[in-house]
Amino acid sequence: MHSESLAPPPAPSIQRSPTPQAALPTFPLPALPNPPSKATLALQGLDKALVDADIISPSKTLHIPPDGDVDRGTGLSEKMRKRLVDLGITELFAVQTSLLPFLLPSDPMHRALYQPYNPPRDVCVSAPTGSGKTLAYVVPIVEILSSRIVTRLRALVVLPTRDLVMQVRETFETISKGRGLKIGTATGQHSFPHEQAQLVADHSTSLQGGSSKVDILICTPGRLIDHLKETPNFSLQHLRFLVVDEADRLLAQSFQDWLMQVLAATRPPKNPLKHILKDLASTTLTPRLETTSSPTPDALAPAFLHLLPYPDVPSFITERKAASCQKLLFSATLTRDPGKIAALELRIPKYFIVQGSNPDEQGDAILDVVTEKFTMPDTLKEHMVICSAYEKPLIFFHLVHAHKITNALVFTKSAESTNRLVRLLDFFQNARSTSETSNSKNIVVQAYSSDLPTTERKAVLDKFKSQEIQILVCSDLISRGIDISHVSHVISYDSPVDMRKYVHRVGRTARAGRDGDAWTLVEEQEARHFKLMMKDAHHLSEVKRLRIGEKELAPLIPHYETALSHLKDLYSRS
Ligand SMILES: Nc1ncnc2c1ncn2[C@@H]1O[C@H](COP(=O)(O)OP(=O)(O)OP(=O)(O)O)[C@@H](O)[C@H]1O
Repeated sequence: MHSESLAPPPAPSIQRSPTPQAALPTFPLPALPNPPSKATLALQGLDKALVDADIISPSKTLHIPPDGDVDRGTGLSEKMRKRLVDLGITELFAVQTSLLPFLLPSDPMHRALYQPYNPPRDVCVSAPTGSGKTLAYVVPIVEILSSRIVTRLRALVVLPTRDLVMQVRETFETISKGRGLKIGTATGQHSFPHEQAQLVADHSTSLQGGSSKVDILICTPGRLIDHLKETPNFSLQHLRFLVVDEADRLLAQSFQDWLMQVLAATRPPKNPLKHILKDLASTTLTPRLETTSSPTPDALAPAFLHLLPYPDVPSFITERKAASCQKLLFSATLTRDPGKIAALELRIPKYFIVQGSNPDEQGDAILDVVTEKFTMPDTLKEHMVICSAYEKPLIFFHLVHAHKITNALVFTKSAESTNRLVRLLDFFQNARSTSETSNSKNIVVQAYSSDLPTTERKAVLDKFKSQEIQILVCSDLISRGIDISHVSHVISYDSPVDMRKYVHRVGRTARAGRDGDAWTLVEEQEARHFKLMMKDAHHLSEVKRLRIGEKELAPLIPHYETALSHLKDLYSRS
């Protein structure tokens, strides 16, 4: 045997790596990072004032201890507590529980009329309709101003309409009874000289500190500016409070200009010499330096003292003095966009927001704040009825009669639409009552529109308040602020064009904890817009759809057809 053949076969050559094989290190699988919480996202880039907002649960209340009992945090004087209890107000509503202690701190220094070295913080309040925002400013103003010795214009309340001015005046008069405060209004309802005589005591002498017959002035912006420009000695330098109620309405573009002028009048002028020379040159006023050799010592507000024609008196206090005016903004739909209220030049603003979210979920609450999710009264029930344009009046008559509605506000899109609906309802009721089969009573319906003269408008509103008129049909003229406690239903005959209008309209019912129903009639072609508007406001699920069958409407059709033909005749004649 060949020796070579006995040799073992060569081992197959194995390609070995130079180093022994080691286990590969394992890395964690890629994973998405945890998303930031809703709260963290909501807080990003948010204005600090909103982050620090006081979010108040709508159900929070605080008992007002009667006269003689220990006060547990309302900050109210015994006199005020007695007055409120006499008026049947025994507990503070949510917005009042937070705002009153803030505006009425126990430290008397912070209640002072003038705080030139440490002026008070400004305040923005957003709370649902009918939640008691008016008393939340009326009560502290009355409390603080009651300490005054001389009458000066110390509180200015600006509102968008005359009707609201009258309403707020009544509230001030009721609350301040017996406290010696003088209250005035300026709305243009009376002649300008008459108003001037009501507001300013001394017209002939030029007074640097102004002269006022009132402590509190409630007004509309237009007339306020007229007085600022043309009423001698009308001064805002002593203002302790500037209230802008329905603030988002008053900050709308068309109103902006009034604000600049009012703010300028509350601030001391930067260049006193220019100011004095301007006054001396003024032809409307007698030059003050000739007639008053030295102004009355308390005539000027502390922040304006540098206007005195005295040489600088050396003083240890070199700190700058500021006006003591505290701005208070209120609305059920207050904008949460600080850019929009920047024009007000707020001083370290404090926000108070009455918000319906779960108080444990702070993130959600802040989100609701940022996304302007407005809170509705708990006691409000909301419905929409989607219908054709032909059916709309018919459905309206059905709702009114089937539900025997006797205290309703009905909103239309214009004065013209208001008048037409009232006529049609009148014709419909006449047609129905002349028919032998019907025995239901007619309802008293009245139009309330800008076409009516002011005195007549007031009379109509008074009759509605006393329930002589049962259904008041109006445009958005009275959709804001008006407080009529017995309104059980709000019907939007023409659906509102934006969410803010919707909130204010439906808020005329379900006020101060009472029940209320809101029905919105939506024409088929508007349904998409209306639903989208509700969805964007996270409110669609709250507005239930109400369906009314043909069977229910059928008996009304003959009277409706008669009413339509009468209306056609009327319009063709005119
Ligand atoms: N603490 C209270 N106790 C009982 N009633 C109150 C209290 N506070 C306010 N009210 C009443 O509640 C009603 C609604 O108040 P108010 O008109 O101030 O609402 P609002 O918040 O200003 O609403 P809107 O945003 O519609 O103007 C008023 O009739 C008022 O007298």
